[in-house]
Amino acid sequence: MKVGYLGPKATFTEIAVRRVFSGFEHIPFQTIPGCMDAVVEQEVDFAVVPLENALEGSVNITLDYLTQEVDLPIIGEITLPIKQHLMVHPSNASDWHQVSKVYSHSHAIAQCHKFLHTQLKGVPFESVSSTAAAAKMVMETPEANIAAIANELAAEEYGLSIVRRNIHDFDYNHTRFVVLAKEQTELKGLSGSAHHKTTLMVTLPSDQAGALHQVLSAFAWRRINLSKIESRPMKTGIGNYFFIIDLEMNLDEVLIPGAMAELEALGCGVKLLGSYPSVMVEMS
Ligand SMILES: O=C(O)C(=O)C[C@]1(C(=O)O)C=C[C@@H](O)C=C1
Repeated sequence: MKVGYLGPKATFTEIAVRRVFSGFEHIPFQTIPGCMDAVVEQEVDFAVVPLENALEGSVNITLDYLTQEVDLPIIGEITLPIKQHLMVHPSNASDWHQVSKVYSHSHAIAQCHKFLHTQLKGVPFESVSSTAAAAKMVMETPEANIAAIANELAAEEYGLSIVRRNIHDFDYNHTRFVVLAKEQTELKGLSGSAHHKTTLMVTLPSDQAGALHQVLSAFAWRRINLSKIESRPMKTGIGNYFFIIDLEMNLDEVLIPGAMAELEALGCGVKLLGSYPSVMVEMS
């Protein structure tokens, strides 16, 4: 079985994959949409993509592609602690204060803003497709004194020297990754999990006063706990939004179907994006 992830080797996404998919073939893709398309085209059986970071919020490309471009159920969730380090080519290790540019994934740069602002003030930064892509670039360009923000595995994989550890601005830095498949499948690596979630996509009827309030009441009076509600533009006009709602429970036969039917009766569009086990894993 094959699992696709945002590559190259040694991204945080690959670490999440390693924790859950032992015995699978791990295949790197350059982009998040590329990973999802590979599941649609049955090039891989599963894809693991980042969805939300505790400091930076949602990974919009994942949410948008998942809700608007592909029809793949979420079959699992993996939460990983994120530790960001500053790394340079070993030949530049003693001059790291003079780096001319810092490269990383946009989320990683955002997680380290305070560090960059205070320790490398004025040094430009540039986002690339992943933290590991930045590390690889630094390894391939020894003549330039540039740095990457990436994880420990990337430093090992690409032979870089870590010059500052744990440069993320807040200690509690975790990212949620989702596992996608062509159809609902039970994953062995997650089957022991006691924690389950269900994710819905809800569109509101247009111009109806109190519609969001009514949507929330359908969950509230059933005592269904929500862990996240997020609005994203429908890309059809200013002010047109849909909602992604995470419920802290497994899809049952009564409560969630009842809430979904109530929302439909209110004129909402409702789509089940997945009902899945959720696990928290460690960095190593
Ligand atoms: O670039 C990586 O290493 C990734 O796996 C992507 C990603 C993200 O999209 O947020 C994952 C975890 C970290 O929050 C930083 C980057």
